[in-house]
Formats: sequence, structure tokens, C-alpha cells
Amino acid sequence: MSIGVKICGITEPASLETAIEYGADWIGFVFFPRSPRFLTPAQGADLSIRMPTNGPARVGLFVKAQDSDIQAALDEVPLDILQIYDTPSRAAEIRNRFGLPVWLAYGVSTRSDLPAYSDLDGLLIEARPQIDALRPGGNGQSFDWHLTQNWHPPAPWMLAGGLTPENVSQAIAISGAQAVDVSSGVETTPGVKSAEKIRTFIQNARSTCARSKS
Ligand SMILES: O=C(O)c1ccccc1N[C@@H]1O[C@H](COP(=O)(O)O)[C@@H](O)[C@H]1O
Repeated sequence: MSIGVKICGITEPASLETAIEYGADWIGFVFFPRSPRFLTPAQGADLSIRMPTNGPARVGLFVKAQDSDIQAALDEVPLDILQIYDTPSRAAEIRNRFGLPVWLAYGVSTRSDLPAYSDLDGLLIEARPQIDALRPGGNGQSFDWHLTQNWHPPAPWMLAGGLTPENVSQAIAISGAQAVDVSSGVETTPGVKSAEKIRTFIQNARSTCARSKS
């Protein structure tokens, strides 16, 4: 089975085109003002219209967002999926309110941080942010990929945090992830993606087989 790849934090057309050309499954638009990848709804719309009908899905990323913030983005960008940094109950509320699939992010540092139950559509499993982190993700921080071995995920999940073209194969092999998400690992500086890194990341992820779970 092919490994799913999400390229998150796209801010300009050139990197969007590269991600599409090399077959990314999901493109992430960050609607979190404190991110160097922040897009206004209008900027998101300008990128979104460049995406082909049968291309990658559009994922909108929101951190502790109000309904009005999500609605403002949806008014301009036809998002397919909402990636949420908040509590499970708030994530379920958002799914009910907007009727779209919701992926909830979990910051993990120990096995007990991995969710045993979820009624959501997807889980982002990434490193628990440092206490003084400016944002809950997009920090280039990884966790011990062995933690997800023999975990019984309650929903489809994606590995994120600190992934790079150089380590993505090893991360997949160790963690057993069937899908991966990257933002800062394919950048030259915060918010500026590298076409070469996007290309290599996708190719390296796709050439790896996740270990079967036992
Ligand atoms: O990318 C951001 O700026 C961001 C801001 C707030 C929350 C999450 C964010 N990004 C997500 O974080 C993970 C890991 O990113 P990285 O590859 O370590 O930089 C990923 O899911 C991004 O979508």
C-alpha cells in the first residue's frame, strides 16, 4: 500500500505546484495567526483555485479556533478536512457544526499519550510541544517513533513532527505509519518551502514500506 503524504504549510504557488506534481495526497493550509505559514482566507483561496479537481485534498489547520474563524476560512476556501488542535470534545463539536471530516492532533511523549478511543475521522500523532513553544506543531520536533509500535489506533492516523527527507523512511519503518505529514522539514527557512525537499520527501516516503504490525 502506498504511503499517504501531506505537505503542510504551503504559502506560495511554486511549492503547491511541486507538491501536486509529485503526488501529495493532502495539502495543508495553516489558519493560525502565530504560524510563519499563516494564510488569511483570501490567501488560502488564491492557492486553492490553483488546485486541480482530482488533485490532493485541502486540509485547513486551526488551533483553538472559534466557529467564526473556521467559517471565515470555509467561506473562501473549499476545505475537505479540518485539522484541529483542541480537545476531543471540541473537535467533535466542530465536526457536527461544519459536517466535515475532522483530524485531531495529539502531542505525545509517552505511550500513555496515544489515544485508545476516538470517534473522529483521523488522528495526527506528533511530538508533545515544549512548554515554551510558540505553537503546538510545526516546530520540527520529533518523538520516539517506537511508541506507536503495537498501538491499536482507534482511527486512521498520520505521523507528524520533525520529519525530513532524510529521516522519513526510517520513521515509517519504525512507527508503522501509513501516512506522514511534514511542514518545517521541507523548508529552507520558516514558512519558505523547498521544491527539492518536497520532491525528495515524497519520493523517499513512497519508496518505504511500513513494517507490518504484530
Ligand atoms: O505548521 C505550523 O506552523 C503549525 C502551527 C500550529 C500547529 C501545527 C502546525 N503544523 C503542523 O505540525 C506538524 C509537524 O510539523 P513539522 O513538520 O514538525 O514542522 C504537522 O502536522 C504540521 O501540519
